[in-house]
Amino acid sequence: MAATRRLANTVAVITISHPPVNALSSSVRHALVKEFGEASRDPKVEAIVLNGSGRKFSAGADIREFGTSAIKTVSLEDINSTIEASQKPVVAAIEGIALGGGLELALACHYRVADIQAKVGLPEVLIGILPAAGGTQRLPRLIGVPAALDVIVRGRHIPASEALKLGIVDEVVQGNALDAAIQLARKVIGYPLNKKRLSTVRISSDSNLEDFLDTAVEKAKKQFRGAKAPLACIEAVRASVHLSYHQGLEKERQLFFSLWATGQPQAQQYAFFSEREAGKWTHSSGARWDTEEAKPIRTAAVIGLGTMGRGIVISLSKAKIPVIAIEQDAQQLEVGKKAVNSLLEREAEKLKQQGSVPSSNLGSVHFTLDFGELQDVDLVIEAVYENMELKKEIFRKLSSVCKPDAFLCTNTSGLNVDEIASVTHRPNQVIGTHFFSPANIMRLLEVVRGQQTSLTAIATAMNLGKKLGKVAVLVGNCPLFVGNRMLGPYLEQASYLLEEGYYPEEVDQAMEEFGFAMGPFRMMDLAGLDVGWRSRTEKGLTGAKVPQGTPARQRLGSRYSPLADILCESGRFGQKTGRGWYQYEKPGGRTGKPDPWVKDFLQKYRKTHQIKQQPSNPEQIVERCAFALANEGFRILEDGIASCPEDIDVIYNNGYGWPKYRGGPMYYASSVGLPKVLDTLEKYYKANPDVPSMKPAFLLKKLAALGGPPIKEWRTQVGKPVNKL
Ligand SMILES: CCCCCCCCCCCCCC(=O)CC(=O)SCCNC(=O)CCNC(=O)[C@H](O)C(C)(C)COP(=O)(O)OP(=O)(O)OC[C@H]1O[C@@H](n2cnc3c(N)ncnc32)[C@H](O)[C@@H]1OP(=O)(O)O
Ligand SMILES: NC(=O)C1=CN([C@@H]2O[C@H](COP(=O)(O)OP(=O)(O)OC[C@H]3O[C@@H](n4cnc5c(N)ncnc54)[C@H](O)[C@@H]3O)[C@@H](O)[C@H]2O)C=CC1
Repeated sequence: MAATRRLANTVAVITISHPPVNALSSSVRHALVKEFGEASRDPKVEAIVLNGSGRKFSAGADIREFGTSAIKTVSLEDINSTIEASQKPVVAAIEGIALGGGLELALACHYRVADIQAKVGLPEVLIGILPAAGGTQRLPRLIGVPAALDVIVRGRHIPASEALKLGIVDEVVQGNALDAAIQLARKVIGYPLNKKRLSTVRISSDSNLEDFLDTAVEKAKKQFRGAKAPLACIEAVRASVHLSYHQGLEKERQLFFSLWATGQPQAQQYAFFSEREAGKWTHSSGARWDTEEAKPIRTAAVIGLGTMGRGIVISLSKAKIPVIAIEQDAQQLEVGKKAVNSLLEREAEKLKQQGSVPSSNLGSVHFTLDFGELQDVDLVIEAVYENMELKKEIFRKLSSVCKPDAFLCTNTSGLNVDEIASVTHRPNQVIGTHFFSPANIMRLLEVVRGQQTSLTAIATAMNLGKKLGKVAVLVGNCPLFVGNRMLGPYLEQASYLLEEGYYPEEVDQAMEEFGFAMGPFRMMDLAGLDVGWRSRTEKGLTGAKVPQGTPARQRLGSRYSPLADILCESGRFGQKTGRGWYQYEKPGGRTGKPDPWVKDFLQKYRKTHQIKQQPSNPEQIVERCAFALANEGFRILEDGIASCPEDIDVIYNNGYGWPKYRGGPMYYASSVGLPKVLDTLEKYYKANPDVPSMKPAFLLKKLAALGGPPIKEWRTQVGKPVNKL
């Protein structure tokens, strides 16, 4: 049954029942029409309460129905109009969530009661669409245009206490929202309903409101770089100011269809479901997320309180896990402690503003230099410098001091997890947990399975990721894992583009217009150029270990760009030194300007090496960089390092600033068409046989030969995730 009805004296309670989130599928909508119609006609019923089963009101439209004929049967807005027009008062009892179409349904009711834990919102923008069941017309009529615009354009989930302040709900209760809604329904029987019908409210417009909307458009263009849904949301809200409710609805509908035609909703909805799929990991042994049990993590420790360790401590503390934080000496401990405490104060302040008590919502943090204190922790995350010998020293110590069943995790960004595990007495308990910077903010967690990592360790790390509010993706162990490995060919192309005549700001602009949060050169400046330089020096690609007579632009027979090395040799490490690919206002400055030094340096370099210049063409920049990423993605699939293309896309969407409205690099390749990607790479590689990273991957060729099947069918060609390296 998609909806049920019972009678509580003279109040009919209609309950949406479609687990797990009460999505408003076609069958739910049909059932709502039936139950609501019967309740309206029943003379014993004087008021109606609408709620959801399983203590969840509704997560909105059934996203899986978009693009199918099911969405066209019984429109949600028709149901909303019928509810609003009811002569009997209708009260929404909101428990858990009322999101998207769920909130739109609640807005059509005459009253809304929420429990204190509930969250409401119109998150459609996050899946590439706009609230299209009257939400963009009713919400501004209820809470005003500025507040409604913020809710709709940001798509955030609003806690009940804030929803009450905004006026989205009429009442928030500590206890049972359904009982409170039934009580309210009884109380308001016979009250006039006209003012409660939001579609009848008029919004008065003035020039300030117009300016406000114009400014919102400009801001959204900058903030959401190329995403169409936020702009459509603003246009729909603008319609609520100028048009009648019914004309506004029509505008909302038109905007929905024009968004659909851009392809962005499909990409964002793919990204939404891919994130959910990532949690459903599988192992080559046949074990899966639902066959293996995770161990509970009651206490944890973090070793190293630098950039990453600090954020990891905060993440654990926010998940209410008590943490022991360790540093190498008293001075570093003091610096780390100060940084952690200041971040914790910020978190406590946020919690206070939401009406929560910080001490019961944040795990305690204990700072120490003594590894001996780790004997009882359930899990340790190491975040010391990226140095194999140091990491081995730490893991030897951990192996001897921690209890035998404690999990030992490394936050290495690309070192061999098996080598680290090899120095312990429990390689099965060792696993990579690769957080992204800043670790308390970034949603991505790469969980790296070593050869000997146990299934329990995998289940536990994946579960911990979820508990920390991250999207955890299980990957195999290879140099740099998935995300960073793909960066190699991408940054290589970016560098070659500079050699061939472009400037950092031109490459960055092209990639940012494509939708990246940050172009490659801005990203390198932010991360620090010295990190890659140190690694290239260790590998003998630059510095004293390079054999005499090696051509400047060649290593091991392949093309090599020494540009970044030369910058580092000049002390240009990026933001931290105030100079890198850009110049900054001061060391540590954030605002980069094109640097005449870089321009001059590049011109001299091109002349010295007599490099043929390319005609300017931003499309070529995007193609070369994006296809280089995707090609490496195909290799990663071939190697069994990622289980499926969706996982790679989740990594890029959540860790590397890839525009979600393009789905991810693999989805992008699929939407461009694999034959075209293959053709472009083939031409490039033929002209540049000294750039092996652009040699088309075998899997790409295989899929292109099949005509480029839809991405969900690639898995059958990829096979089991067995690490073949
Ligand atoms: C050609 C075009 C068609 C023509 C159309 C004609 C006219 C257009 C009219 C359109 C009317 C549109 C009405 C509307 O306003 C649109 C919407 O309401 S869109 C939906 C908005 N809602 C959301 O975006 C919420 C998305 N969900 C979430 O944020 C989270 O899932 C949630 C907070 C609800 C729960 O989180 P959590 O507890 O962490 O669980 P999971 O995320 O793992 O989810 C559990 C399970 O549920 C699935 N699911 C969640 N939400 C939906 C949903 N809205 N529809 C379908 N399925 C949903 C999720 O995928 C998980 O299932 P798996 O099987 O594990 O994937
Ligand atoms: N910075 C970044 O963006 C990312 C870094 N990583 C990885 O995370 C790890 C840490 O990197 P960062 O935090 O950037 O380094 P960092 O240099 O900022 O911090 C490292 C910390 O480890 C401490 N430390 C060193 N030896 C120690 C010891 N014996 N005992 C206890 N503490 C010790 C140092 O005092 C320092 O505070 C590295 O493996 C790095 O590759 C992973 C993802 C992103």
